[in-house]
Amino acid sequence: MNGFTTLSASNVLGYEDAKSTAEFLLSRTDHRPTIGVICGSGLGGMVKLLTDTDSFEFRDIPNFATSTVVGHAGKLVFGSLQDKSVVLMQGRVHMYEGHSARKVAFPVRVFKLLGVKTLIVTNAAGAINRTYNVGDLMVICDHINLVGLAGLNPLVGVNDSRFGTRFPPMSTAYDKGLRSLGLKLASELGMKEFVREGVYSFQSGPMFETVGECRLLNVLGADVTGMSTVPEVLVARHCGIRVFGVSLVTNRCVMELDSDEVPNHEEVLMMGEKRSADMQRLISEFVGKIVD
Ligand SMILES: O=P(O)(O)O[C@H]1O[C@H](CO)[C@@H](O)[C@H]1O
Ligand SMILES: Nc1nc2[nH]cnc2c(=O)[nH]1
Repeated sequence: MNGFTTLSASNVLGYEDAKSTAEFLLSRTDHRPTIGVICGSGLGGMVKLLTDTDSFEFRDIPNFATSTVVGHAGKLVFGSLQDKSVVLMQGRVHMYEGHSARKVAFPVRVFKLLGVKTLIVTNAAGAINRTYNVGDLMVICDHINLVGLAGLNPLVGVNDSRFGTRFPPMSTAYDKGLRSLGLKLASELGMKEFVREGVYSFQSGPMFETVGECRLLNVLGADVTGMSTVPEVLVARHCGIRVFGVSLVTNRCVMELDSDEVPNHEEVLMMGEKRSADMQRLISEFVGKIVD
């Protein structure tokens, strides 16, 4: 099944599949995580924060897709962080790799059945907002789901009420309390100058945007743009998991024709490396302060 499967064929990877994957994992680790973390491009170094780890390759986990993108190790790691039990995806899969939205977001349904109550999503993104700088971190307060508005989203298909309601609201997708906590911590950690709050726009990729597309996203109110995160957030909210999201601005989107700036994945990974220490500090402190 690819990312552009028709609506009628999209009922695979349901509750029973998520349950059997969760049982597979729970029988192989003693961790019982209440916090899930998904690491974006170049941000998988966060795994170093965990102690007492149990690690699984995506390819060895039933029903998981394998990551094919450089900068996404493709490992699911259970461990302890700030005395809390955490499950972390070191890398993710994307729709542009040929997967349905449902397949991309499937790990979040597994998280739910593992007992996860809070999901932290991170990503690398390009800046649409002209006041943003490369290296900024952006706490996500909202998203624009260009892919999903047209019907390509993981909630399409028969609704399973064991996960959630048929018509979940998304106006509160990014938890207000968690956003406040993240911004407060950023201030306390001396990161105020480069931490923003803004809107993430999602399109399928794998192309970086044209000049016209970037201008359009600007008019629509997007602050940054990327090719991930939103399918995972939709599934998390549908099944009642709270979400905190952070984008790392790895490049400025090109808004002038014939500009010399050309976005590329190498630059994205390099910036991930450069800001990894700050991202790790913020997420680590954040995990320490989460109350279930
Ligand atoms: O969103 P993450 O996985 O962080 O990765 C972002 O970086 C890649 C492009 O360089 C794309 O996959 C885009 O979505
Ligand atoms: N779509 C998109 N994804 C990104 N990921 C990192 N940078 C970018 C970007 O400029 N555009």
